Amino acid sequence: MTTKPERVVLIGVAGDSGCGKSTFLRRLIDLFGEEFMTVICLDDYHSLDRKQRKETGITALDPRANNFDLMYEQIKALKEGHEINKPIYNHETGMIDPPEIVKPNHIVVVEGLHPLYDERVRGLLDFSVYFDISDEVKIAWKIQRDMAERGHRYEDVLAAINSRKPDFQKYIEPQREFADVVLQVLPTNLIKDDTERKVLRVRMLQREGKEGFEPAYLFDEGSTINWTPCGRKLTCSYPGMQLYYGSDVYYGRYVSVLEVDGQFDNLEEVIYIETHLSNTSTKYQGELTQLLLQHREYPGSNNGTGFFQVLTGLKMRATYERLTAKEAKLAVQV
Ligand SMILES: Nc1ncnc2c1ncn2[C@@H]1O[C@H](COP(=O)(O)OP(=O)(O)OP(=O)(O)O)[C@@H](O)[C@H]1O
Ligand SMILES: O=C(CO)[C@H](O)[C@H](O)COP(=O)(O)O
Repeated sequence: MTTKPERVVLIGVAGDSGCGKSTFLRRLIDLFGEEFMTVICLDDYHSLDRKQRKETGITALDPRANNFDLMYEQIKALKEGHEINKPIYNHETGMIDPPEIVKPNHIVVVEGLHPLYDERVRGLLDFSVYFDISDEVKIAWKIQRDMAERGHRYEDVLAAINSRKPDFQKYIEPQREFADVVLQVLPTNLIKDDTERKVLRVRMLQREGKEGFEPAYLFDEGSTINWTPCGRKLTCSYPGMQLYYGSDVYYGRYVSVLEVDGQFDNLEEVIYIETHLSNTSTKYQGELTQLLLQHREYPGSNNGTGFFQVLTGLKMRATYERLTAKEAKLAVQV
């Protein structure tokens, strides 16, 4: 960490394992810089180690396997500018290692299975995102990663996903109600009965009415737009690309919805889409495209997952700048 922060801004990143959280965190580093940002993985608050979970039949997704009191106390302390002695969950051994000291930083990101589960922790967050990956896509990603990179068998990957499902639905998924942004990743509507899951339909649900958060919109705020951008300015091969903007009610609250279905053939041309969006929280026109281009190798850079991850990051940066400016103003007034 560089200098002691006047105001720690706390960001929550929620979702199941293998849903793209690490990729998103790498994109956040582009916006905040490594020095300015500290990531706390909430797996470190598992209170039952792997052996204990196996013996009791309690999964890591179950709140009984996690110490929410300690999570709350330590995240609150960090937000108040104090260092903490954070436990470490060791994924290699499945055991809980001796704790480590974590100092407060300008941005503290709490990521993992439960950042929005406990209402006390939730209340501390300044901005949050939930990664909502549909079963079809989750299975395709997990199978691709675990088979290619970890040598697992197809049946084992599927069995692992299915065994987590009841607790996922009980304890993880309900948190999406509380997120400021929900990124939904769904099968495409552009290919009938698609089973490949290469082309994706991605929706960014942005909470309305949160102080300081101005949802991005396409063309005209408050309207409903279906846009096919393919043509002279955007190259689209089969099956093309479709954008949507409109409003919806999500868990009883208004949200602005942006949707991208399809994939970009030429990443440089994303600027064409960017120029038709407003409230992107960019510092100059083309910044969103530039950020995407910076890591074209990241998974999802050529479709709505990468595009909306960058846009969500920009919203987090805007939150940081707003909160720290307010703090600086207060300091001057005192
Ligand atoms: N947008 C995407 N498009 C295609 N595949 C993706 C995308 N995002 C993630 N994946 C796949 O899922 C894998 C996991 O992604 P990532 O490591 O970002 O997720 P995670 O939520 O941090 O997972 P974990 O908690 O298990 O570490 C990637 O290696 C990749 O195979
Ligand atoms: O859902 C998870 C979050 O990453 C893990 O499954 C959980 O943390 C348990 O880890 P492990 O399987 O290494 O014991």
